[in-house]
Amino acid sequence: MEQLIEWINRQALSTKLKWTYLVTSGGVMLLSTLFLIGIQLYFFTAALVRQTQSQATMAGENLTAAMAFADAEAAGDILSALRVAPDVQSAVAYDAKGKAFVSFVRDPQSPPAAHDPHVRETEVDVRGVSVTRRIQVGSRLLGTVVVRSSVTSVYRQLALYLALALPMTLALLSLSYYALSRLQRYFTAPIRALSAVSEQISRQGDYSLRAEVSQAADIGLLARTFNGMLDRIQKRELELEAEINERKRIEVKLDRLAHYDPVTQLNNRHFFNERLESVLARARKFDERTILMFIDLDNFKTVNDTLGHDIGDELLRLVSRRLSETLRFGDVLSRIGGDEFGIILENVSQVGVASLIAEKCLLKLADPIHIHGHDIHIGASIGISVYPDDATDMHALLKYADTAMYYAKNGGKNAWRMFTPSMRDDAHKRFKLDNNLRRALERDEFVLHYQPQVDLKTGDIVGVEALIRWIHPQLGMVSPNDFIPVAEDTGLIVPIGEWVLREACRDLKRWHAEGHLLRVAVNLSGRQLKENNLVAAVLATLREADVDPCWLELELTESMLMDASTDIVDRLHALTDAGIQLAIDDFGTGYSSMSYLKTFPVRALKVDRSFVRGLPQDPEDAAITRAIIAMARSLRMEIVAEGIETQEQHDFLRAHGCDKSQGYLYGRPCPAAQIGQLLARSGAGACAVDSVV
Ligand SMILES: Nc1nc2c(ncn2[C@@H]2O[C@H](COP(=O)(O)O[C@H]3[C@@H](O)[C@H](n4cnc5c(=O)[nH]c(N)nc54)O[C@@H]3COP(=O)(O)O)[C@@H](O)[C@H]2O)c(=O)[nH]1
Repeated sequence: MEQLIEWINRQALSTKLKWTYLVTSGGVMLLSTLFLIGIQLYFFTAALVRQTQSQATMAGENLTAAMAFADAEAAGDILSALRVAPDVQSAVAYDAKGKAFVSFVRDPQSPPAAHDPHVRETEVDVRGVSVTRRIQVGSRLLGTVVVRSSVTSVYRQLALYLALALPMTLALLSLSYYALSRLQRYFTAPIRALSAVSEQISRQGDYSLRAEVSQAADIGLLARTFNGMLDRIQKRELELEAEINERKRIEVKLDRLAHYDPVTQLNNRHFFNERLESVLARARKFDERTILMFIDLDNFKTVNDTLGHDIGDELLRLVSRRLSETLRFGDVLSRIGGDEFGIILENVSQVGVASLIAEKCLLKLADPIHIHGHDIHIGASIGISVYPDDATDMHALLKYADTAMYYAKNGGKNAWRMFTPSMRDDAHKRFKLDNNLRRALERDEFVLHYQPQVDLKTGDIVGVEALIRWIHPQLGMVSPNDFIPVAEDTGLIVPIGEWVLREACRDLKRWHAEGHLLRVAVNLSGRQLKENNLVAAVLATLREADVDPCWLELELTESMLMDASTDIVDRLHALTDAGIQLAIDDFGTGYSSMSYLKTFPVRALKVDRSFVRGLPQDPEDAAITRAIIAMARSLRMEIVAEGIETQEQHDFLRAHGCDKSQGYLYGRPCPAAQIGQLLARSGAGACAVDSVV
């Protein structure tokens, strides 16, 4: 049953309708046929009963005489006359005692049933009709006659009727089925058209299609509603499409913003890192070598500060163009920071390729870049790390390339460096130092040493250079060469520098108070020079210590001046205007161009000890030293020589007109107390060289 219901549910509506019609009309026809058969059966049987009754009545009346005279022959003839009635099967005459007197039997094979005096006069069963009649004269009963007719003729007539009615019914059913199919196809055509449109829409996704609106009220309404629904879907579809397009446009824009640098049109750091990750995954799979390069432009900030951001941006664009010209198709170049670029060289056979590309990049950037009438010289510091030689982890490779770049920059800029494990150790050391440095100031671990500066004409100590020392509780004395660069990188040099100046001014004040009028030289770092409040802070410290600015000399390096912005130039002028002297430290090691000497209010040059070391024998050192002294003279600058360790060096410098000297020959850097003793021994404002050495 369930299967039947399932099968019905699966059928199309038209099939269901057809079957419903067939079953109902077939059922109705069957019922009406059965009804008619029933009626026929009733009437035929009634006719048979009436006929048998009249035959029995007639036989009973005719038998009266024969029975009265017990004439069996005459009685037999009377009953045999019933043979002409085809339905009569048998007729039996019984005497008054119920004993068969005579009988007529059409078929000897089926004899009549025994006489039952209790049966009713007329008895009907499925096989026939039995009618019993009394034979009497007056009130005297002579016997009974029982006539039995067969219903076969009734059945035959019914069969004939059925034989005619059934084919007729089937023919009618088939005809109506055919007509119904045609009509149903005609009636359901709009529904089929509707479903064809919806099928086409679902197949093609074309919501502009519409169903034809039929004249029929119900189907027409359905088609109109369907079309109305399509109107709304199409409208929504168009809105959705517009929405999706807008979203896609925004996504593309966001993706561009997330992966591209708008200034140079190169990929940005985000893209670079993603790309590096996939390149390294490939390199790992195919056992390939990958080279990672970090490029940091030298002096870009100066260009940006002095010439403006528009020129800075244009410079970045031209630099990126030059860098991409050095690369092959497939190499990755990205701008990963303000003035930082990253390069990924994939599937490199030899590490040597890295240096080759680095050289090419430096060479490309060596030519000045012309922007709006300016010739800009921009160099770069390049750090290189190699997968898998240096590291297999992406973050380590990035860090190592950065470390190598830092070494290239610190090593004098415009250079490339490959990462080496010692750099990692250094970096680790720097990290440790950085952590400890932060606490060193609070824990009072710094001390200030002073190195005497001697007047070469008189031999008197006329000044001291303040040199910081860090007494680390575990590491002992840490050289400023180790911690000053870390302090500069982290910015800690600013509070450390303020501490140095405060200490130096305090000691100077004491020496002055003791009658030793000397000048103190304090080293200034590049980071301090960039501080906006540098001038105010220095003057405040001098005021607090009650020291006249003319007793303070601030030592700067050439590189600091080369990078100087107009703000820095103004700051330096403000310092000298206040009376402070400026000296160029390590003079001669930095830059070939001396033009900056005209721009800055510098009063003294300190000849670097690398030139002093070879004096007086080395002719080149001697020539350079003489040239520096001569130049300083002509510029009316004071000249101080550093690193004097021998009497010969002292004599050479004195003979060639150097003003002041500083070096181990006169004294190593020592605590303020020892300088105090040294000054006290001299007895006056200065002490003679002889007493120092
Ligand atoms: N910004 C700051 N920099 C500072 C400060 N204190 C020191 N420094 C800088 O650290 C560098 C190393 O200094 P240091 O180890 O103190 O070395 C100084 C002298 O000891 C050394 N010197 C002096 N005479 C000689 C000599 O005859 N031979 C020789 N081999 N070395 C000698 O030179 C260093 C002083 O150099 P300079 O400053 O260039 O005059 C050094 O660069 C310091 O500048 C600070 O407080 N702030």
